[in-house]
This record gives sequence, structure tokens and C-alpha cells, in this order.
Amino acid sequence: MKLLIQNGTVVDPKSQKVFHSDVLTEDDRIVKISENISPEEAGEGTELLDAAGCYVMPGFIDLHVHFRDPGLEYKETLATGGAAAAHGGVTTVCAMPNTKPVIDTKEKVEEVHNRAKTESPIHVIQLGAVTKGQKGEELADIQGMAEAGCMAISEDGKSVMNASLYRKGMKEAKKAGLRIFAHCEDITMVEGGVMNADAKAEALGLKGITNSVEDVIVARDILLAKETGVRLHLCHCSTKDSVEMIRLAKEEGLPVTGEVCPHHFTLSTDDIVEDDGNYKMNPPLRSKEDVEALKQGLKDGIMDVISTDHAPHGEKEKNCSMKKAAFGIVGLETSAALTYTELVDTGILTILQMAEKMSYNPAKILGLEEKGAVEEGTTADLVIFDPKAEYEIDKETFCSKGKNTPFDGRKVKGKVRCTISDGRVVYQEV
Ligand SMILES: NC(=O)N[C@@H](CC(=O)O)C(=O)O
Ligand SMILES: [Zn+2]
Ligand SMILES: [Zn+2]
Repeated sequence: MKLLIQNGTVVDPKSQKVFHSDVLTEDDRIVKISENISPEEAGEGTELLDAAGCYVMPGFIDLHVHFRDPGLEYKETLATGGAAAAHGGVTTVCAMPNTKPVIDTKEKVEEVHNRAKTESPIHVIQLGAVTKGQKGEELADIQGMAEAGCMAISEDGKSVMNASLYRKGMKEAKKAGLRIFAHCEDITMVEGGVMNADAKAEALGLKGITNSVEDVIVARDILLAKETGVRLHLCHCSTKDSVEMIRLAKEEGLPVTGEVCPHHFTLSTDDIVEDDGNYKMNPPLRSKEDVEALKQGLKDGIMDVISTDHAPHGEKEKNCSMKKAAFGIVGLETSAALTYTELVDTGILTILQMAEKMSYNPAKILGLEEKGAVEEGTTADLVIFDPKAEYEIDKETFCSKGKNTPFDGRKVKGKVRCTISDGRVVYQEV
């Protein structure tokens, strides 16, 4: 099977080049990148894709999604989450293990990997939990899960509060060649908070979550990574002090990377006008000052990755007061547009930096050398992205089962026209 992508502008974060070119794929590989590859040269039966006016970028790699499968299929499945990813230009995801049951053994990782091959149109890397059942009491089967290809372990949804146990888990992870993806939240300090602790929370009569809830665990986890040598990826960073601590860790040469979610650089607590569950996520939307620090951190290269923390929930769980609503919003189908609109179109990031944060750096963090670039010989995971398309986000167009987004009706610029995974078109705008 061959695809010829014509007339596009290739964005390759590996060579740091942006250039006009055609791209030819055969089966799951990029076989030729050159100007004016003719259909005759490509050969009979080659499918032609017109990318005029569009960027041809490496498929996005989202290090942080919740596919809710197994056990919570009413929220999402490997099939619907995979379709949402394809719609958003995402060709590889890391699925968090806070499913039902929690993914904490070799067999459970294998089961998801086997099913994903047929059920999901894009690549799914299942992550394992740090502790059995995410109960924080004893370590999960870390070595076994590594053998099943889980690549990283994470207690996402919460932190491992017992630092001694976490340190043991980090040592095991390092031995097994796995990374730690850390959700930083001191649960003892949350005290029933549902949004950022500020005047807006007070005005709405809602309990607040302080920056320190995140910051103390970021500090602790960086120190534990320093001691154990494990590669630490800090998920969904939301505060200016998280950025500052990652800056210091990097200056010291520690193997620490930072992730920012589109909602945390697009919205601040000022955008919450009423008590609406669709604005509730963990960590919460922060102050303008925090938002600016996150943007600056992305620009300066302190923050390495833009991932979504795609967290689908049922309608009843979200269309209610923040007091009752579940934490989390969907993100796979709005991420590229928000990143382009908020960061590239505004001149904060270049298009190459967008490809770095959404493809190249995530691939590097996972050690996937064949992904995250547009190069001859690498995997044919690609996205055709139209930077000129302007439209309003419409949650009814989402492939995800989750419609829980605060971005419904928001005007954005930048649209995924086509997504290619392993040389197959998995999403194409009709
Ligand atoms: N981010 C969220 O608000 N929710 C996530 C859990 C998590 O990422 O911590 C979820 O699983 O729903
Ligand atoms: Zn989390
Ligand atoms: Zn998460």
C-alpha cells in the first residue's frame, strides 16, 4: 500500500527543517521525501493526498490519555479513544492505568496491547501502575509490565504518597528501563478543593486547591529522581513554581521532563464565569501568572511536551456543579488547534517547536527512535495540518464518547485534515 502526499510543507523537528516537498510512503514506512514525486514514479495503485497549503508533520504522540478501557467503557473505549486520537492528528498515545481494574500486571498490559492492535486505529502504549490497584500499599509487577512493553509506570489520578515505597518503585523502574510519569498532588492538602484557590473560588462559594498541593510533590519527586536516577516525566504541570523547579533540575543535569496540557496554557481561572463542572480538572485552571510561566517555559524549552490528559467522563458526571463533578476534560480533538492558535499563531512557538512538543520530544522520552520525525526510513505516522482553517470547536463532531470540554464554541485556527498511522489513512476530512 502506497500513499503520495503532494504539495505540502514538511515540518521535521529532527533535522529542524521546514521545506516544500512531496512525501511517499509504502506500507508502514516513509520511503521518499522529494520535490515533485510523480504519481507515475510512485506506481500504480498509489493513493494521492493533496496537502497544498498544509503542513506535513510527524503524527502527534500524546503521552497522557485516559481510554477508560477496560471497565469504564461507558466513558471511552480503545476504539472511540483511538478514533478521537486519529481525529486530532495523534498517532500514538500512552494510556493511563487508572482503569477498572487498574493495570498493574504483565497480563493486563498484554491484554490491552493485543486488543488495541485490532480495536484502535492508532498505536496504544499501555502504562502500568506503580502500586497494586493504585492503593499505594505494595508495588505492582513492574518488571513484568516492562516485559509487556508498558514503557512507563504512573499512578496518575493520584500520587504515591508514601515516599519510601515510591523510592523503591523508582529503583525498580530504573532497573526495568521504565520511566516514571508523575501526577503531582499532595492529597492531604487538597481539603475538598475543586478549583484554584483564589478570589474566584471564594466568589463562587467553592473550595480552593492551592499551588502548593502540586509544588510540594514536584519538589519531592525531583529529589527522589535525583537519588534513584530514574527518568522522571512530570505530568500536567500547572504552576509557575513547577516550571521553576524543572528549570533548576535541568540545570543540574537531572533526567527530568515537563508536560503542559492545552487547557492550562489556554485558560486561566478568570475564564470560569459560573460554577460549571466542565471547567473542573486536576490540576485546576490557575492564575494568569501561572499561565504566562507555562507559556514561557514551553518557549524556553524548559517544558518539553504538550499532552492532553484526555479525560472523558459521562454527561451526568460533568454537567453539574464543580462540587459534584468528576475531575477531567477531553482533549484529543482540540489539542492541535489550541496549540496552533494560542502558541504558534501568536508567535510564542514556531511550527517546528510545536512539532517538537507534540511529536519529537514525546518520542525521545519514550525512546521511540523511529517516531517523531519526517524522514526517509521512519514509521509512516503523519498528520496533514491546515494552519489557515478557521472554525468553531463543536463537541458534537467529537469521535470521543466524552463531550466534556470547556472549549465548545471557541474560535480556533488550525485543522487536522488527514491522519496517517503505519501508512494507512485513519482520519480524513470529508
Ligand atoms: N486530570 C483529571 O482531572 N482527571 C484524570 C486523572 C488525572 O489525570 O489525574 C481522570 O482520570 O479523569
Ligand atoms: Zn493526573
Ligand atoms: Zn491524567
